[in-house]
Amino acid sequence: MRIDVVSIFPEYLSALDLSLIGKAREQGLLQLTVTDLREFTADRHRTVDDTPYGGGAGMVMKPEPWALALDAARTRGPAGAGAPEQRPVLVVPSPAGEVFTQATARELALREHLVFACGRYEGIDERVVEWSREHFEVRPMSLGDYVLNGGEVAVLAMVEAIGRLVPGVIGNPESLVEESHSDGLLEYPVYTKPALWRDRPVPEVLLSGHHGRIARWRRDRQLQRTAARRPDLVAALDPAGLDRADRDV
Ligand SMILES: Nc1cc(-c2ccc3ccn(Cc4ccc(CN5CCCC5)cc4)c3c2)n[nH]1
Repeated sequence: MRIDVVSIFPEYLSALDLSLIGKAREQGLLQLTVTDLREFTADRHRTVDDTPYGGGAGMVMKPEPWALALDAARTRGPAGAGAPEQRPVLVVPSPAGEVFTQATARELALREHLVFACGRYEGIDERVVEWSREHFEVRPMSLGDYVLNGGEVAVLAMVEAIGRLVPGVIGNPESLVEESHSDGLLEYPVYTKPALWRDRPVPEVLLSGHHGRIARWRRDRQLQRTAARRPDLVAALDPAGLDRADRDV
């Protein structure tokens, strides 16, 4: 998978050089580039913003540098010789986007080429989104219902959530199976040594070695946690995915 990120703060994305994503890049599982939008300006001051038409506070990002930067990212794409060129996905972080979920991460982890446009100021001139539809599948994307100062933090989160689903990136794919949201529920609590810590024991069942009971206990904890913290997820559950014992929790 190829990932291209465009930002006026490329150093913000240096966290992607570290840990699992960094190793995946070294192993060639992910080709990730970060480009400074200012490389695509033509004036002496490398101007990327201007005042908003219609008035209002703040500044808006000019369209031309973005069009040049996105075209460069697109044509840098993974089109190998004769490879069927899927249209790249252009993810545009925005408070007004669809909400990014684990399902979105799973969907985007299957794509060949992702381009992320990190806006700043009050956002990017809307005509860039419209212009981009000719060559990209454009996806305005929100991390959640709160306002950040720009797209970089959202891109760090999305690249991590997507990257870890790319085969080979996570050493043990087993750990992807039972994690939160993989089955529509929150995850169960985890424990490790010591068995007694500051007068607090580990739940007895986890020391029993009885795998059936342990699985049941974990599933019960998932259902209780989800009901307590995320009633919205319970409402969205597919009843067919619940067994009789689930209904007794
Ligand atoms: N999930 C999530 C994503 C973001 C996010 C993503 C990209 C950018 C680029 C700039 N900003 C700051 C920012 C500040 C104020 C407004 C609201 N203004 C009101 C009138 C016009 C706009 C919008 C945008 C971002 C924020 N925030 N939260």
